[in-house]
Order: sequence, then structure tokens, then C-alpha cells
Amino acid sequence: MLELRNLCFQYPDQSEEWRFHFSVAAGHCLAVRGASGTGKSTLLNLVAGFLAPKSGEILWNNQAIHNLPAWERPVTSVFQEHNLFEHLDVFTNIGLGLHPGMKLSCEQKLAIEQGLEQTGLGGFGARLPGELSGGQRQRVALLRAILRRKPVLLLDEPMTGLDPDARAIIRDLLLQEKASGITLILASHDEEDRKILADSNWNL
Ligand SMILES: Nc1ncnc2c1ncn2[C@@H]1O[C@H](COP(=O)(O)OP(=O)(O)OP(=O)(O)O)[C@@H](O)[C@H]1O
Repeated sequence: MLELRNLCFQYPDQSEEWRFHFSVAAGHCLAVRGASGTGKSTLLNLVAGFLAPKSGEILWNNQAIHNLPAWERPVTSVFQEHNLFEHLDVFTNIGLGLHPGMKLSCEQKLAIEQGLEQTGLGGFGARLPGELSGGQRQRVALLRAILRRKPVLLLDEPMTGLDPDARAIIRDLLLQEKASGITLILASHDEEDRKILADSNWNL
């Protein structure tokens, strides 16, 4: 279970203060709702470890994780800026998420190939990100996050720019992740996505 206990955050020199207090069970999805600028990305950045809280705790299975650096947390994220390496092909972009030196097992290589097929990107492994559409880049970023197999997946508007077919593929993928026990936090403006994926909501 992921738990935020009285987590308090404020940007330096800003008056607004956020307070988060909720829990999400393993295999469940919490949707974060709120208008633009209300703090959805801020919340995800706190859980990911890219921002430090003023006070409060983040726990994973009752162990405090808020003092751990981002790379040691049981968390992976897909943010709006896809953060793909532009000079590396799709396969390498995904592979580097699994092993920073690209020392991949046969199973991992197979999982990347299968993931590409499953997300409609079969045969795209050798392309550079600049040779993909926005929606295709989004799928690569999602696949990279999913294949890292971290217990918590943070998603900031993961469906933005996807056509209905790609959207359905990604929704199915995320439902599969939930069914396999992955915990999701989803920031999304889209009510249908939230309806299909979320088990609970946090309103900002
Ligand atoms: N680094 C920062 N320093 C100061 N203020 C910031 C910083 N980043 C974001 N903010 C402010 O914090 C508030 C929340 O921003 P955040 O990006 O979390 O909103 P959001 O709900 O994700 O918005 P959107 O839906 O538009 O992505 C906004 O008012 C924003 O201007």
C-alpha cells in the first residue's frame, strides 16, 4: 500500500501550501482531479522524489520512502514531457530504463519486442524519437516505465495526444498492470479515462 500521511509542500517564495493525506492499495488506481495549475504534477513529483516535502511522510508497505532519492523509490513515472533520448533509437530508449548499461537479459529483450508489438509499435525499435508522432512517443515512454516493473506507476496525462485506438491500447495496458498488482496514480483531465481506470479519486 502507498500512503501519504499529512504530506505538506510549498514552493520557495510561494504562499500556496499543499497537504496530501491518502492511501492507495496495491493493484488500485487513484485518480488526481483538478483544474490546470491546482497541483497534480506537484503531487506526482513529490511521490517520485523530484520535490522534497516540508513535513509529513510517504510510506510504501509501511516503510518510509520520502527520504530516499528518486532512483531508490519503488516508483516510476511517465510525465508530460516524454523525456526520451533523441539521439537513441526506440529499443535503446526503453532498454536503458531496464538497465543503465543496456546489459539486457533475453527475457528483457523479448519483453521490449512484445511490448512494442502490443502497443502498435512493432517494427519501430530502430527508429529515433524524432521519427515518431507525439502519440507514438507517448507509447514508448509508457512502455519504458511499465517494463521497469516498479510497484508504483505515476502517470501525468498519459493519454494526451493519443487517437482513440492508441488510447484503448494504453488503457488495456494499464488495466493489465493494475491486475498484476501495480499501483497507479493518474493525473488526468479525461473523465472517461478516470472512470475506466480509477478505483478512487483525490480532488485538488
Ligand atoms: N518550480 C515551481 N516553482 C514555483 N511554482 C511552481 C513550480 N512548479 C509549479 N508551480 C506552481 O504550482 C502550481 C501547481 O502546478 P502543477 O504543475 O502541479 O499543476 P497541475 O495541476 O499539474 O497543472 P496542469 O494540469 O496544467 O499540468 C501552479 O500554480 C504552478 O504555477
